[in-house]
Amino acid sequence: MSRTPTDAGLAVDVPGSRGGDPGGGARGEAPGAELSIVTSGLTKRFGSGQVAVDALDLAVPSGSVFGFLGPNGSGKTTTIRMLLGLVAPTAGEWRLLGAPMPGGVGGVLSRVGALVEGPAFYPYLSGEANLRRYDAADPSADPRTVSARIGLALERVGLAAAAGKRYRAYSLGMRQRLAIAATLLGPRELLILDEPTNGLDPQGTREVRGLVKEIAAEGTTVFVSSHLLAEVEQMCSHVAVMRAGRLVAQGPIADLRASETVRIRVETPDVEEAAAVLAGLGLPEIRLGDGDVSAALGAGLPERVCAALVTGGVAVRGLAVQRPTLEDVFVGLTGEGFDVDG
Ligand SMILES: Nc1ncnc2c1ncn2[C@@H]1O[C@H](COP(=O)(O)OP(=O)(O)OP(=O)(O)O)[C@@H](O)[C@H]1O
Repeated sequence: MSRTPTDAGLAVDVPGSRGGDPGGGARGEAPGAELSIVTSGLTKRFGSGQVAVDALDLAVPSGSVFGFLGPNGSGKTTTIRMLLGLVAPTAGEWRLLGAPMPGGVGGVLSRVGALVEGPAFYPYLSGEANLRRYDAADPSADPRTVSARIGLALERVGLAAAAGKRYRAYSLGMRQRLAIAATLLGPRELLILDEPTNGLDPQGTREVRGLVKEIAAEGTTVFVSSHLLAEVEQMCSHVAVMRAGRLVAQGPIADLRASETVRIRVETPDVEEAAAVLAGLGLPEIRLGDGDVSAALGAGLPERVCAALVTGGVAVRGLAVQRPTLEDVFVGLTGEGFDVDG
């Protein structure tokens, strides 16, 4: 991990991705780890003068489920469109699957599945018939293998049994799974999904989340954008956070979490006494609340704290170890909350 200054002058952990060796391993990853996506100084300034993406250095390790997180308007879609060659960057370089882009696009795009704007499906056709039409529109697809490829894609997204059902009878989750199946009509090493759970109900969201995990478990690197912190936390191994076009932090979620302190919280009517016991154990950052006390646990053992409280005659109504959430990490990094609605 390298320390990179942010807008606010804070130093945050960013795995190495600056210039130099865009095809090589990222600092903070296992030595020799490959990068499926790497960008260096990627920038997009629109004609209006708006800088949608500002000098972005991304490093997406192969095999990761990489959450690209940021509020609405923070530059996620513009980044994805640049990665796929749908919009030209104003500055910067990038590689997909090791190939420098946009020159290498021809050799690489067949190994990359992407869901940016959802494909328009015909409501009166079945899921399978829709995929057939979709595949026919792809000049690189082999029509001789179409049935097998569609069968495999439908199976992968769990729609094999509903293949003959009309699209209009699909639930929201099934529709999104079909859109993902359309990205899986060939073997993909990298899947890029722009807000795949947008507009889905909780059931559909769960379905897509489960599907992303399954696809990743089969060895495909998944780069998925989202404006929902909790969703990224549940689905991803790595995360990059965008705010107003700039990268705020990136790295393995576990490493980001480890940068925040685990705390222990005691619910008790004996607040002062409990605080004294925690201080006696050498726990720092003691905070007294109304009916509770908390402290940084560090490497301390919760069972020791519990025993000391009881021995000290403190009436313990509840004891909880508070592990930092991703949100805690971002509050710690940026000094502000993450507004999920942008
Ligand atoms: N074609 C365009 N012309 C001018 N400005 C644009 C254009 N496309 C995007 N923008 C602006 O660039 C910024 C980033 O937009 P972008 O769509 O990349 O963000 P996002 O993080 O994907 O947001 P959302 O979650 O809402 O899709 C926004 O301020 C947006 O208004």
